[in-house]
Amino acid sequence: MIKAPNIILVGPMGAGKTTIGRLISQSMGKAFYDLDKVIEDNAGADIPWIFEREGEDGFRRRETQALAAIAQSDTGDCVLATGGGIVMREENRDILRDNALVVYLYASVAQQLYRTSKSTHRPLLQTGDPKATLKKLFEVRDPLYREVATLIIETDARHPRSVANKVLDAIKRHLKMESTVS
Ligand SMILES: Nc1ncnc2c1ncn2[C@@H]1O[C@H](COP(=O)(O)OP(=O)(O)OP(=O)(O)O)[C@@H](O)[C@H]1O
Ligand SMILES: O=C(O)C1=C[C@@H](O)[C@@H](O)[C@H](O)C1
Ligand SMILES: [Mg+2]
Repeated sequence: MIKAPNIILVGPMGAGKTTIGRLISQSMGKAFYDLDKVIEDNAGADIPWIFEREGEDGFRRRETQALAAIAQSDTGDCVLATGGGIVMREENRDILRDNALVVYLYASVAQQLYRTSKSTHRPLLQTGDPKATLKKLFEVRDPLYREVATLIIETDARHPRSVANKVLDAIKRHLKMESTVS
């Protein structure tokens, strides 16, 4: 097993945070959490229901609570996949930077659109023009993902297993480099 701090995956909808997070948690022998799922379990309701009843603000409050509870209480033995909007609050960006090795899974807008097209579980994409929405979100969020990221991994045109291996290699290299400078 690789020794490492908590690994937190960030990136846009469809980048593969849930898919890749699960794969790397298995390889690292760490527990896996999906923040969207944790929020749903805590609320006893799904994300579309939370957006409908409490608005995006209500969802964001729940998201910050869930992030803080996991990132600040867990002792380096989990992989956490976040939702695409986790970087919108400054408070969240501080928690991410201070408590984890953060991996930004990069995907182009075209890939985001393709990978999210089969699901209706993302309320922000239930619009007439999901491509324009993804583009607008990406313009705002890409610099914020970069701001919190320890590592940036490109996911376009790569099979999930190959992305997971790339993430694992990058984490190993990073931790090795850190141990030689400290
Ligand atoms: N590298 C990849 N190549 C091809 N398909 C992928 C890849 N990564 C993920 N997928 C597929 O894309 C879809 C979305 O992936 P996933 O749910 O893991 O994204 P996410 O980043 O967790 O999105 P969200 O922010 O909405 O939770 C899934 O159907 C998944 O199988
Ligand atoms: O990009 C976003 O803002 C979101 C992404 C999803 O993972 C969910 O967290 C929710 O649908 C909001
Ligand atoms: Mg996800």
